[in-house]
Amino acid sequence: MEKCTNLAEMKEWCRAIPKIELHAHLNGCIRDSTLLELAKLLGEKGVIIFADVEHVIRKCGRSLTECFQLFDLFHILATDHETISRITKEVVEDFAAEEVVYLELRTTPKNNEAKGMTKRSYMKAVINGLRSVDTVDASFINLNGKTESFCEPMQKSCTTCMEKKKIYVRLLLSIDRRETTAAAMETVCLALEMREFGVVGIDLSGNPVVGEWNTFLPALKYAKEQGLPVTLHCGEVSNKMEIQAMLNFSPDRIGHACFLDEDDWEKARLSQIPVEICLTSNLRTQRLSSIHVHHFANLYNANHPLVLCTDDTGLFSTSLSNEYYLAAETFGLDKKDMLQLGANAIEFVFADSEVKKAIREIFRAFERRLADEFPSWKS
Ligand SMILES: CNc1ncnc2c1ncn2[C@@H]1O[C@H](COP(=O)(O)O)[C@@H](O)[C@H]1O
Ligand SMILES: [Zn+2]
Repeated sequence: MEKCTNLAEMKEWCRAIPKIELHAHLNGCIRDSTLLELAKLLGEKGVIIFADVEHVIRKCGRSLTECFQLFDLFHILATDHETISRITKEVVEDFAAEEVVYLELRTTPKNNEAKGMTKRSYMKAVINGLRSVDTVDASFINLNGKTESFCEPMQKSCTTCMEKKKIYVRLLLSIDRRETTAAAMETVCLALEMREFGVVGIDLSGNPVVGEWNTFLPALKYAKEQGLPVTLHCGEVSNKMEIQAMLNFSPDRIGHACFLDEDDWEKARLSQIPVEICLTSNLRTQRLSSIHVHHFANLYNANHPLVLCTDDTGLFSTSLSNEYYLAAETFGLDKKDMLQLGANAIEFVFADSEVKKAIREIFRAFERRLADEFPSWKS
């Protein structure tokens, strides 16, 4: 692979090309400024001590354990429905701002009696957040197999809409590894019920050293039986038995896959299971000796299906453009490679074929523009 000589140009390229985000956790993507504002408010109410929290939010380079401590704090800061709607809106707008044209946003529906919150009302707040997006044109509802947006792209007559960035948003409901079998089943049933609101799949996430695979298996099997795609955080830590059980389950995608042995990779290769790669997240939490030893290179060279993702833009102070740039710079990929890498991900999205077709067209239109402006691009 040839190294790109002009890094600044590559950085700009990674920002400008259309991108697909398939692994982003809502509460991990909250803006720091929003977290600090929420913390200040709770500090004034005496619920938390702001100075302590400020230090935690501003800290860089966290271990995996510290990340999960921080998630507990995020969940204290973002507990009411209004805040959930607000952060959903902001996260969608942030992704759209950096040319993400399709976002599969995942979140864990939560019960919180004190706030009068149920998993269903939590998800309603997320949907309200999507509805309130106004600085970009977000298309998220899936009605009778047809994609609807509030300002359909999409509509050539609407000039305001034509000027706004377009982003397709679909949702994955996450099962937290701390949950019981019944709670996991409740999430799957809710996901099935909410398919018409753009819920397209199930994710298993949470602290990888907590919980047992067998606890979640009944709910995950049920999702599969009902035709709801499943992605699993797999091998984020070393756990041979669980990794094998997860691969035997044949999920539709896996996230991270940092601790797979050769025989596990053989299985993943045979089933061509797409891998969601989160470089910065792995670098920060796995204490890799260097990014150069990341399994991205082996997978990429073997042509294994993969997609670059952020995991938690807020927690890790990253963006999808940044992840693309990191991959390009570290592994010596060129502009065409990066555009192709992004376009490959269309095949791994959980949305229906209509949406895939629309995203394919966005990539084609981008390439057409390039070919017009730079005739040498095609060669
Ligand atoms: C760092 N790597 C990771 N590994 C595993 N799970 C992770 C994660 N990053 C995030 N989450 C999961 O996503 C939740 C936050 O978003 P939501 O409240 O669902 O929107 C975390 O509590 C955790 O369960
Ligand atoms: Zn994750």
